[in-house]
Amino acid sequence: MNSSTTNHGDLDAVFKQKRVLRTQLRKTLKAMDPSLRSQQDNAVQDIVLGTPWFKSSLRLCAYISCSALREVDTLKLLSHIFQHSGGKRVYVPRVEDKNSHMRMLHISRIDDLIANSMDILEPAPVDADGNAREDVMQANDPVDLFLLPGLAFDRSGRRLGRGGGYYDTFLKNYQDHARTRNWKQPLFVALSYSQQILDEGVIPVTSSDVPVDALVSPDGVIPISTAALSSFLHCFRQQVNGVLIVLNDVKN
Ligand SMILES: Nc1nc2c(c(=O)[nH]1)N(C=O)[C@@H](CNc1ccc(C(=O)N[C@@H](CCC(=O)O)C(=O)O)cc1)CN2
Ligand SMILES: Nc1ncnc2c1ncn2[C@@H]1O[C@H](COP(=O)(O)OP(=O)(O)OP(=O)(O)O)[C@@H](O)[C@H]1O
Repeated sequence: MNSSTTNHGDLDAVFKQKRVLRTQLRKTLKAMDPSLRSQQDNAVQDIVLGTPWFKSSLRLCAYISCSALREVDTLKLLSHIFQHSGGKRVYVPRVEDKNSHMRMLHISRIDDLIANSMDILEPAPVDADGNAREDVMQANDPVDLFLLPGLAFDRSGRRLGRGGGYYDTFLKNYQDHARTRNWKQPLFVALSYSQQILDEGVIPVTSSDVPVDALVSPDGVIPISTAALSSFLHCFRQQVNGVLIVLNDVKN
């Protein structure tokens, strides 16, 4: 899916295009009407709550939305998990250093979070009792769902992040980790305002960019990979027994 960029000149050009696009998206997000934004926040989170992959997920990694960055809110989702879904384990990002190194640590309540130097809420490495929080890379069981932030996305699964490379590095490591343990690969789902879904071909990518399996916007779910579609098909099958549904344009 990613066009493979080999020489330095090409790479520099792609990073420059990404910077230009980021500036454009930041402007678009700043210009959004706050009440429309909050409607979209609620719509996206309600849709996520109803998806088969969210309902069935046992362990998930989610970002903690930052309103200054105009990210789709995740706090309603997280509160929902902590109040109603006792069974789910949640891991959230903690930036460790500037070398694109981030860990995902277990939290069990919103109060486990404190603001970092970038004003993003994140967990301290140890909990209130002084015990080290579980790092998802040390967990005995697989994460089934990642809820991802980003500045822009497209329908073929391209994702433009904030330029730190934190998520691409982490997601690639987690895929390798799951492969080594013969675990099912997790589903990568990005949360997006309508304005952040761009036409195909506009988002430049390198071979390090990890594609997403699905997008959730206020208009609904956009499944991209067969993995993202199959859980929906499973639900369909239970409802429309015997009717064959042929879906085109689904990418692996
Ligand atoms: N909520 C959230 N948490 C996250 C991320 C994220 O994108 N969102 N990250 C994902 O990597 C990591 C942190 N990386 C970050 C990278 C840049 C900025 C940031 O403030 N960017 C400013 C511009 C800074 C600049 O001048 O270059 C911006 O985008 O407006 C924040 C977090 C881990 N935690
Ligand atoms: N001109 C360049 N040449 C080589 N590497 C670069 C260049 N510009 C940025 N990088 C590196 O590429 C990485 C960022 O890549 P990318 O633009 O794909 O991040 P992103 O996908 O927006 O961020 P994230 O994955 O955290 O959401 C960073 O580690 C950065 O240091």
